[in-house]
Formats: sequence, C-alpha cells, structure tokens
Amino acid sequence: MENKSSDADVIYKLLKSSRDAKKAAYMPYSKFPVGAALLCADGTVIKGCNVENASYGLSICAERTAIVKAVSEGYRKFKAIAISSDLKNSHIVPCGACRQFLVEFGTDWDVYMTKPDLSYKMMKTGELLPLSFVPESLEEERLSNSIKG
Ligand SMILES: O=c1ccn([C@H]2C[C@H](O)[C@@H](CO)O2)c(=O)[nH]1
Ligand SMILES: [Zn+2]
Repeated sequence: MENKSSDADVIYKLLKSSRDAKKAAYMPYSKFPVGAALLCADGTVIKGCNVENASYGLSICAERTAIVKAVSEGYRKFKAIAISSDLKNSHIVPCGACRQFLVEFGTDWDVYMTKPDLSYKMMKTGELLPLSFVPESLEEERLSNSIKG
C-alpha cells in the first residue's frame, strides 16, 4: 500500500497548521491573531504567529516569524506558505514587509491566503510583489558598477 500523501492532502494539512499556529499568537495590542505555516522543500512544516511588543513598531508578523524560524533551522527552500486569521469575510493577505521577506526566497512559490473555513486564494510570491527587489538585484548592481569601473 502506497503511503505517500497527495499534494492536495499536504496543502490541506498546511492550511490546518496555519489555523492551529494562530492559537499561539501574542497580540495584546491589536487583538488580531494571525498564524502561518511554511512548507519546506523536504516536506517539513514550520509554524509562526504574530508576536507584538509594547513598542508597537517592533511587532513581527506570523509570516516573518515562520520564515525566521525556518531559516535559523537551516531551511531555505520553500514550496508554500499558508496564512490564517479570524476574518470571516476576507482572505488574510500578507503585509508589504512580509511580501518582501517572501520574495527573498524566490518569486515562484505559493501563498495560500485563507479564511477560517479554510477556503483560500492562492497567489505566487512574485505576483504579490511585482517588480520586487531580490537577491539578484544586488548582483546586477555590482556587475554594472564593475563595468563602470
Ligand atoms: O498578514 C498579516 C497581517 C497582520 N499581521 C499581524 C501584525 C499585527 O500583529 C496584527 C495587526 O496588524 O496582525 C500578521 O501577522 N500577518
Ligand atoms: Zn507582515
């Protein structure tokens, strides 16, 4: 008997993990819990939640928490991220800072923006941040500087 989960099973589990991750949200100021679940290339799932601070501007979103946790554990290749909030009538979308954090690791992986019933909208990281400034952008800059002498 084959014991391999289908892609649809993996994504369904990822959506549920992001909803589960929301339970740990530390959001005493906004009272707006967000959870994220990041699917790494090897199938590992890493969760994240928003973590706020009395110095409001230091608050970190669920998506960036998940990315920072993953990278600090040695993961850099990602297939998808799912995001969950309590908003019933709209899909939660990543903020601008998180979109920039996501494209750092590629412009062609999947962002699942959910509602609490796990219905979702999916867009590619690069679609969420067109004309993005990415690691290659720095290389081109260095190259043109070296040509200029
Ligand atoms: O996609 C989002 C949008 C918002 N937040 C957090 C930031 C802040 O803690 C709270 C309200 O903006 O929700 C996230 O974690 N992810
Ligand atoms: Zn964000």
